[in-house]
Amino acid sequence: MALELLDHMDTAIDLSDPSSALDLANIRFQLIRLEDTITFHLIERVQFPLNAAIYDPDLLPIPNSNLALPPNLSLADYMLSETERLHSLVRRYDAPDEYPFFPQVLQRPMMAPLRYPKILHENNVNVNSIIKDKYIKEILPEACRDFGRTDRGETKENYGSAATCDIACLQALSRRIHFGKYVAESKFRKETDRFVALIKAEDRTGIDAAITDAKVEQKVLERLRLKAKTYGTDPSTANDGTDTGKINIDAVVKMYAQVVIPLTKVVEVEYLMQRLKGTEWE
Ligand SMILES: O=C(O)C(=O)C[C@]1(C(=O)O)C=C[C@@H](O)C=C1
Repeated sequence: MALELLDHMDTAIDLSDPSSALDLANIRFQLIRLEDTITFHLIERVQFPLNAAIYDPDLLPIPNSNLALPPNLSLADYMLSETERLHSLVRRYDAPDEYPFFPQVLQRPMMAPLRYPKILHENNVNVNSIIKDKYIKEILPEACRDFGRTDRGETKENYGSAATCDIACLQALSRRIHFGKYVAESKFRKETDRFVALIKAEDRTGIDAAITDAKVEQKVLERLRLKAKTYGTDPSTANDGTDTGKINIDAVVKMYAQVVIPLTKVVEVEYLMQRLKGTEWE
């Protein structure tokens, strides 16, 4: 099991077992399960206003004493980096499916290391800075828009509560998107000759086409719409016409169509670009 202390004990995929971790059906099951996690976390986040100040150290500077980071941090970055520092102590970032947003603050775990078998090829793909940027600039404004959740100059800001929800959203998005590495490894093993030729030719467009399955993507988006509608509706008022929903359904679908799926594909392509290093095919 990838991470004992946190919340994904119910996953079907076993990252310590190569045949489970590289079975595309298992990987897709995991991706589907993460849709629930991401949708629920975003529902929690949009209870609060956008609170743009928590992402801007000029508007709300947080004094920071960690020398690995700039002296003034946004509240969101401060909380995320401190959370990662704490979680690193209990081995979160030893797990092969966990990627930090602030690798420079990680500490040596205080527990003995767990031995994960090496399933993925050596690589340094980490798109968390892009995920965070798109989350703040695209996903959140869209999810909070038209939802009575834009900033209203209230005194009751809920800055800390909103930033706590952001951490949960960002970590789930990161985990989902970096699962692309397992998808890519699985596809590489299935069609090795085809991928070796594309990688050698540095044909990123060709690799992107080879890993794309338009029908699966369509299904993902349809399922997301259904989940956002279902999870965002209070079952006790679902049929009396008063329920306005807890989340902007289009924003959830758009998040997947414009950010989650495209970035998963970037991870797949960039992972494959490094796949031949140190192998017989290099
Ligand atoms: O399921 C796959 O085969 C994936 O590569 C994952 C994914 C996705 O992000 O959902 C990405 C690319 C494919 O076109 C289909 C779906």
